[in-house]
Amino acid sequence: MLNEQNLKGIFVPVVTPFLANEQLDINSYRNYVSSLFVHDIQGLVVNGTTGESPTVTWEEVAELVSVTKDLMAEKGRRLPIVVGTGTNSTASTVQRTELAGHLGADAVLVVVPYYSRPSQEGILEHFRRVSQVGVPVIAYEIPARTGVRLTIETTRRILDLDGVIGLKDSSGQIGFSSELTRLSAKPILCGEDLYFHAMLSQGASGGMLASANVHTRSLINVYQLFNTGSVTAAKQAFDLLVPCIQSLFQESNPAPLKWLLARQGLIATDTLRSPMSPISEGLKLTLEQWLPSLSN
Ligand SMILES: O=C(O)C1=N[C@H](C(=O)O)C[C@H](O)C1
Repeated sequence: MLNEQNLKGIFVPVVTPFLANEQLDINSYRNYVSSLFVHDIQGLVVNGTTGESPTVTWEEVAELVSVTKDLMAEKGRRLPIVVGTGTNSTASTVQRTELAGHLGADAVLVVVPYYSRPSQEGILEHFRRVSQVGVPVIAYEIPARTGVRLTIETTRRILDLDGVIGLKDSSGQIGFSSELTRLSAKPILCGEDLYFHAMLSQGASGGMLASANVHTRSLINVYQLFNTGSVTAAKQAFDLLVPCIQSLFQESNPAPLKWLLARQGLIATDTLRSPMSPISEGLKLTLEQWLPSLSN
């Protein structure tokens, strides 16, 4: 199980590979996830934003978690598995969290309820109920996707809940992380790739980064340099990655990432489930130039 102490380092939110007909591609998933096992990562996130959670059914999530666990057993590599269970309904999030617990999830990633634009009290109540399930909860703030923004006070109260072990902060507001690391002892993970070094400097304990799929070794290196006090070297190492990370988010994640993974042969196709669509020809040309520098 994950807890407040071991929620640190680099977590990889994995993509959900699809065949050209948009069916789940388990062969690709096995091949690609196994390739991550060689790295000193802290865990995998199944059914995160990068895993296209809006279009993956719960039955498919269960299959992906079960395949991940089988692979780990086969390869003798045990990594914590975080499962995305957040929806915009409290009842269904609670139910998915219970099911994730039965599947053996080490924690769940619960996004701030999107679309309905609930009040801060409503959001707090959502997390209060999910936190009572008994599976460690990582709250996930990503206002650009949810349409609602957590206040510092609400976030502090969410972090105060027993059962909530930390926050993944994709707010893109450095001041937000900085204030939270001052107000709460619970870990804050960076979920805004371009601010990884900046957020470490503000007290973040690691990152859950889509770019860690292709810059795995390099981002672990940045984290380790920072952690051992080589802050400037960490910044220099991170700065080298910035142009590629910018390209990865030039069009909606995970479309550029899937294209790169397919181009590397790690997944069979770059297919996304509609309404997500393939990247532009122009971005393909840009991404092509980063291929030699990838460290996965
Ligand atoms: O899948 C995730 O978790 C992440 N989602 C963010 C997004 O797509 O906006 C980015 C972050 O790197 C990880």
